[in-house]
Amino acid sequence: MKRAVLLVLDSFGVGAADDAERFGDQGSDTLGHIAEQCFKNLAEENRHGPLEVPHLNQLGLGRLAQNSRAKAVDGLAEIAKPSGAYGYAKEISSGKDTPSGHWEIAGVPVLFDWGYFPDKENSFPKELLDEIVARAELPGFLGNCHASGTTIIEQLGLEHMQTGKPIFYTSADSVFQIACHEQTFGLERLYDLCHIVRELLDDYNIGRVIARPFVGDQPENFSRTGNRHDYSVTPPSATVLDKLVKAGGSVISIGKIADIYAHQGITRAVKATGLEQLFDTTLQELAVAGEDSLVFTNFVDFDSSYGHRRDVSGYARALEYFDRRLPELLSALNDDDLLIMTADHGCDPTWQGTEHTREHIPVLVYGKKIQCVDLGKRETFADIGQTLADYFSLTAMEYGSSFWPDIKPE
Ligand SMILES: O=P(O)(O)O[C@H]1O[C@H](CO)[C@@H](O)[C@H]1O
Ligand SMILES: [Mn+2]
Ligand SMILES: [Mn+2]
Repeated sequence: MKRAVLLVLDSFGVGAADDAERFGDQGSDTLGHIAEQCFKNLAEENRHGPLEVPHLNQLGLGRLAQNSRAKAVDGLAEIAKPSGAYGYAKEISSGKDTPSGHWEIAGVPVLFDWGYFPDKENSFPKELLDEIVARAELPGFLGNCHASGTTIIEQLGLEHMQTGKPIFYTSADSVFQIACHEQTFGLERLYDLCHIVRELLDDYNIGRVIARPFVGDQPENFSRTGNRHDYSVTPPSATVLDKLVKAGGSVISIGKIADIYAHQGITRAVKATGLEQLFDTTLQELAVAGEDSLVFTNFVDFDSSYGHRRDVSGYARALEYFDRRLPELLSALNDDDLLIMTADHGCDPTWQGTEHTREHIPVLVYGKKIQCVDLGKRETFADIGQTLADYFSLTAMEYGSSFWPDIKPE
């Protein structure tokens, strides 16, 4: 029986990519810088000392990161014989955003340029805003700028509650984000508004509209909820998910995955919020997953709660939590199951600004019978999709080269 588990630790980069300079990200290194801060006792909020990720390290995390960044990672013990196959991959998609990263992982890189709203202030075109206000019958809007999502609700949340005007903001990504209060504005109304904006944005080639609901009654206690929703355009061609489903297999999405692929190639979408629930749900779904199924989870918190928030201790705690739970997953795998852990881009919490960073991603593979080889540098994230296509005996993807021949049991 063939089953695979694909876990995306959202934003868990392992060192600047060759083309990082194009993004202003030369020298960025999500894992490396977190480990460095921990090692220097500079990431001490609710945790202490060197980064503790022994299980990931045993599979080959330290090895692959050392290969990616040409330097050992502080505090990670040297492992003579890793228990997994390990490599790192570079991105060929034009952007460093979540859909590009995920689609490329699934074999479909984004080789065209997304539309963006580059202006930091007055970011959205007036005709677009007028159309949204008219179509959604709004009293107006707030924001209309580049912003960090937590900062902007602190600044404009009260005014939003008083006036009923939604908060519109964007970032260096191809996104139109809408923050509204779950009670005073209403969650369903926010989703309806996002649908309207999604339709209007297709002409602008914008990747995602994102609903950012929040709760609380004053800036000090405003907090975003798990009811976030991403409205993505569909991938430009069939991903390995589509192929697997078409061939009679199943793809079980956990967390944000279904939204990221615009619900294409998904058999069932299971909602889960927070690292603990995402992990629990992954285990539950694995326990009942049948033949030819892919259990596919996105752990968004690394990115949204810690990377973008530039919270090094928080990111380290999240990695340590994930690592503590990893043995449960390893022991839940059947003899022939394949586990792949990876990321979709970087988001170095020590980096300037609040945006993603152009980095290599880890490719960490485990299976009870696989060969624990060094997979080296992979020329595209699509090697993962191609490997899954190969593993499930699907027709080959257009991009990527399969590493299944290198790791398959002898
Ligand atoms: O600051 P927040 O709202 O978390 O926004 C971040 O989340 C968006 C989607 O991943 C990114 O474009 C980035 O701007
Ligand atoms: Mn992401
Ligand atoms: Mn992000």
